[in-house]
Amino acid sequence: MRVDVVSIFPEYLAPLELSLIGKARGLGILELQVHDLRTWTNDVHRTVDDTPYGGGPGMVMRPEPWGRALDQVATPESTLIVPTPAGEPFTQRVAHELADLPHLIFAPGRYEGIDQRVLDHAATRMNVREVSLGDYVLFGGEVAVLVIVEAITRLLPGVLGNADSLVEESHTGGLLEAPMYTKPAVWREQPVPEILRSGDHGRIARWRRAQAVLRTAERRPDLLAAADLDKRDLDVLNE
Ligand SMILES: N#Cc1c(-c2ccc3ccn(Cc4cccnc4)c3c2)n[nH]c1N
Repeated sequence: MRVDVVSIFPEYLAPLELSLIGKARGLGILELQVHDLRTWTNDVHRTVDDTPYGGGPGMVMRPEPWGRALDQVATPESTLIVPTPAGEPFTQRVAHELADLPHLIFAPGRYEGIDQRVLDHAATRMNVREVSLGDYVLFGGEVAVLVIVEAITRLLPGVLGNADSLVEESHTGGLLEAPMYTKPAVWREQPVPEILRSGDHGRIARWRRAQAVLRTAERRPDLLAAADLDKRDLDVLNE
């Protein structure tokens, strides 16, 4: 997978060099390049924003630099990802969809956002997806790019040493993950649930599933409707 990020704060994306994302890049699983939007300005002040038509507070990002940037970076197999408070919710399902694509271009805006014509023109030549991290407002889209790139990179084959990690984690199969424990067996007079030390893998799997169902029902009942619950799960909920 190739990822290009165009931002007026390229240094904000430095964490993408670290840890597993850095490993994925080192293994050639992920190609990533960050670009400074001001590269595509053509005035002495390297202007990227202007006042909004129709009035209102703040500034809007001008279309010309973005248009020139996308002219250079985009290919016929690109998908443009635009973080915005007005976007579709970014979920694990969306992460899986994006992880299957060959080339993502991220356009994290600042100010009050990017001139809509940039997205509309891009949509004439590539897929465009406007996504939101959640129902709160950030200063700009760079934080969202960090989150989205990490969520996608974890899903790329070869990045997580143990692919089983993806099977049991939260939001896989639509449920939150069960509580996790490690040594010591007792910590501050709190024991690890006995079943997890029983060695009975079938009972352990059933206990974890039950915990996941109960935790999801308690914290995220909205997820239950879409979860693939079986009769045992329903019995757990009705206990
Ligand atoms: N993804 C995502 C987001 C953003 C977000 C993403 C990009 C930009 C570009 C500018 N702003 C500030 C801004 C302020 C007010 C109105 N519109 C935009 C952004 C906020 N906020 N919250 C999310 N979940």
